[in-house]
Amino acid sequence: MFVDVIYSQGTPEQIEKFGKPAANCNIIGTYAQTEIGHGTNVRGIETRADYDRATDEFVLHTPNLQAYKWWPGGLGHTANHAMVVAQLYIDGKHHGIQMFIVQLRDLETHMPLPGVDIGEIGKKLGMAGVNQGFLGFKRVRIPRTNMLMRNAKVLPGGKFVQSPASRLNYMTMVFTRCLIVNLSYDCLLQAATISTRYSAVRRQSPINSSDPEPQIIDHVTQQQKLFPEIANGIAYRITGQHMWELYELTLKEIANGDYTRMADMHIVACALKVLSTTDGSFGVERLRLACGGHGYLTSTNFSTLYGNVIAAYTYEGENTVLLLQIGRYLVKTWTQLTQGKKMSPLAAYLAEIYDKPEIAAWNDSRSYLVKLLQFTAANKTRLAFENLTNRVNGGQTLEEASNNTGIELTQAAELHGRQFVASAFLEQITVAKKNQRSVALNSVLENILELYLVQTVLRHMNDILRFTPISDANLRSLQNRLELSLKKLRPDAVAICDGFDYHDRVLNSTLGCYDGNVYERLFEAAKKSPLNQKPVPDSFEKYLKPFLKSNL
Ligand SMILES: Cc1cc2nc3c(=O)[nH]c(=O)nc-3n(C[C@H](O)[C@H](O)[C@H](O)COP(=O)(O)OP(=O)(O)OC[C@H]3O[C@@H](n4cnc5c(N)ncnc54)[C@H](O)[C@@H]3O)c2cc1C
Repeated sequence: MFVDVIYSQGTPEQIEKFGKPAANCNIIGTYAQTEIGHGTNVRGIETRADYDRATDEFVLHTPNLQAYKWWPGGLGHTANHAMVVAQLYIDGKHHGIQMFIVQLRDLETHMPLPGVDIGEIGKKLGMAGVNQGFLGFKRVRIPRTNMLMRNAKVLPGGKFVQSPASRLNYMTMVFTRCLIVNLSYDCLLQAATISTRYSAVRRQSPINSSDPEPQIIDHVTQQQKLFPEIANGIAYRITGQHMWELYELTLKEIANGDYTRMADMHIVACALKVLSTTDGSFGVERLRLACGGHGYLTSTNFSTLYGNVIAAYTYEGENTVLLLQIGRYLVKTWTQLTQGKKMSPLAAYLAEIYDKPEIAAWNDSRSYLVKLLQFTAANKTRLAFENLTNRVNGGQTLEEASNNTGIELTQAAELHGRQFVASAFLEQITVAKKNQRSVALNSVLENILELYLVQTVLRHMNDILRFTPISDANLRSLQNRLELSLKKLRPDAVAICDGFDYHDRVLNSTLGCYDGNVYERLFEAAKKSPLNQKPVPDSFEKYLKPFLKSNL
């Protein structure tokens, strides 16, 4: 974030002075926006940057405890610079939120500079290696030229120049959210590799009582825990690649002065960030549970993976807050439909359903499953639009009505994301990149696509049933398709995970190594425990023996 923000919002001089040394790791920066008191509501942050005309400097100050920066990664011990987000004041007049490059530590001794109060925020659920920090300023002075000034500017003497195109700032956020999608599917696919490999090694409970114990991967319910997560991970990986292509296209168009795709790109990045981190988090947990008791050991590495992916649920836009943004975009889009306006490509399905509000009769194609999701997303959007409009007509402000319609807005938003992933995944597997792959690989991927679509539709069946005339026969056919796709995936499952090509060093898991020697590794890891280094632990003489003899 530190490097990206300088490159995207800094002047050429700032890129030279701070961006290049940061990219080269000669200085280490962190992005310090969140405070103890405010995260989502960035406008509420309280750190101040007051311009001092006499010295042509900004004075950074933390007015109270809740204005302390809290959470920036690497801030506790590692970073020597920060991109500090603060409220700008010139002559007591407020000029919104701006970003300031602040040196925090001496480059030789690493001591905090005068007026900089810095430390680490304490142990977290995961991300043990990232020293998240706190940061307070006591009237710390920085040159005026340390404010990022590609857009808004403060001139010598204190004249404030408004940003001509603040919407450009969006693209840094979009970029970071796209990166998070990569992180999420990576965690999910690593967990899937560990759990699938273990399930091929572990034997438990004969299926016919006279038979030997099968690999647990042969229990259908075990397949139902593993394979949908493999499918989810691959869906996010492939849809994520498509999202990056859209991102490159958007940047090219912006460079030519065309901003039309930017809003859509923003919504796609938000939706994929939310869905991939949500599914990633719950997927890693399901995969951990699929390893039974051994999955509870930290030596399996599930806790690290979970800690990494669940963190991204909250940072870079908390997921509910992002869903609400998408929901409001959908309602605005629906309003435009009622006014006969043209839709952007990513909202074209809403226009189709608005114009023709009946769904075609059931058929067994995969594209019909995508249509079911689109039809449900569109109708959820319609309901949110109607209820929000009724509330406004009943006298509520738009903001109150939005808050009161929040549940429906987030549900519509989630389904909008689901239909995007489903239709992009279908397109990428069956059309766009099909000729670049072997027939054998396409056949494996088509089965993964089938599993992904069937399970997504089944998981949203409660919503789908509300708007579509699905019969019991249709539901039975879906159940058959689910079971068939699991069965087809079974012989390929381990090879698919091997194909993700995670080195044993990366997986770092007693259960997930390529050689499958899980029991040996579990034992080896247990023997390394500090509690196993002496035959009689010190605690025996100190606590246990006195307790045993205490005659309570
Ligand atoms: C691991 C990790 C790393 C981080 N790294 C950084 C970093 O490097 N730099 C940095 O500046 N920050 C960082 N953060 C902070 C992160 O960006 C914030 O935690 C995040 O923006 C959420 O803000 P919050 O914690 O204040 O939660 P809050 O905003 O207080 O949210 C709490 C609850 O209130 C709800 N809520 C809040 N506002 C609304 C609303 N408008 N409508 C409906 N519901 C709402 C949320 O959905 C949530 O359920 C990090 C956080 C974590 C966990």
